[in-house]
Amino acid sequence: MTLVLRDVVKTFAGGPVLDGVGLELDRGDFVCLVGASGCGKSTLLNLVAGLEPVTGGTIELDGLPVTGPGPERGLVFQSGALFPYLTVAENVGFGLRLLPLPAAERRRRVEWYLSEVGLLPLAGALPKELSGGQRQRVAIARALACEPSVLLLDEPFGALDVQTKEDMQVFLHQVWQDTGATVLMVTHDVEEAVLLGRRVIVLASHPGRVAAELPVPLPDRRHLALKRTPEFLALRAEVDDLLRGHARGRV
Ligand SMILES: Nc1ncnc2c1ncn2[C@@H]1O[C@H](COP(=O)(O)OP(=O)(O)OP(=O)(O)O)[C@@H](O)[C@H]1O
Repeated sequence: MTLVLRDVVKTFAGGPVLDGVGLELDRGDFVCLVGASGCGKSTLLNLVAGLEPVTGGTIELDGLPVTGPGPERGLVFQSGALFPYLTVAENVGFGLRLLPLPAAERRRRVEWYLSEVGLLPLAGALPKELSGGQRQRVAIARALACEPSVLLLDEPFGALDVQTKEDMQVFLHQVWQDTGATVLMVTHDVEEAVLLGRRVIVLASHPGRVAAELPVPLPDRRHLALKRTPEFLALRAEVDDLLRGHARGRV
C-alpha cells in the first residue's frame, strides 16, 4: 500500500500548523519523522490516521483519499492507551470486534499477535500488572491484530527507560520485518530515527513543512551495535545538525 501526501495544509484556530507537506511512502517503507517540539509531527500523524481532516492538499492510500480512520491504518500512541479493565487478550482483540471476522479467526489473531510480541503467557493479565514496555507491546499487538498495511506510531517508546526502549526498538524492527507493514513513526529521538528508519524526514516549524529528507543507507537488518559504527554516527550528526540549524532559523 502506498501512502501519498500532497501539499498538505492544516490550520487550527491559532493559525497554520502544517503548510505544504509532501511525503510518499511505498509499501513496506519505514519512515521516521523528527522535528522540534510543536512543529506538527503528531498533527501530521493524526491527519494520516484520519482523526482530523486536512485543511488543504490530499492524503491518499493506494490512490484513495483518506476521509476518516480505517482498519488499514493502525495507530499507537506514547501512552499505549490500553483499556484498564480489559485483559491483555481483550485489549488486543478490541479492534477486531469492528471487523467482519469469524470468532475463530479473531481468537487466532489475538493468539498470534500476543505470541509475536512475546506476551501470550500474560493474556489474562490486566494492564496495571504489566511494565511500561509490556504495555507498549500490547498496544502494538492491538494495532497489528487488525493487520493494517500502515502502522502509525507516535513516540511509542518516549515514556520508556533507555534499556526498555532499546529492547522495544529491536522488537519493532523485527515486527516490521515479519509483517511487511509500512511504518510512519514520529520520534524526538534522532538515534532511534536513524536506527529504525529507511528514511528520516526532518520537519521545520512555524508552520510545519518538510525541511529535509535523508535516506538511511544502513543494512536492512538493524541491530543495536550499528549505533557505534562511523556510518551511523555520521548520519546521526547530520540529522542533529539539520535540527539545530533549523532551530537557529537556517533551514
Ligand atoms: N486540536 C488542536 N487544536 C488547536 N491546536 C492544535 C491542535 N492540535 C495541535 N495543535 C497545535 O498544533 C501545533 C503542533 O502540535 P503537534 O502536537 O502536532 O506538534 P508536535 O511536533 O507533535 O509536538 P511534540 O513534539 O511536542 O509532541 C501546536 O502548536 C499545537 O498547540
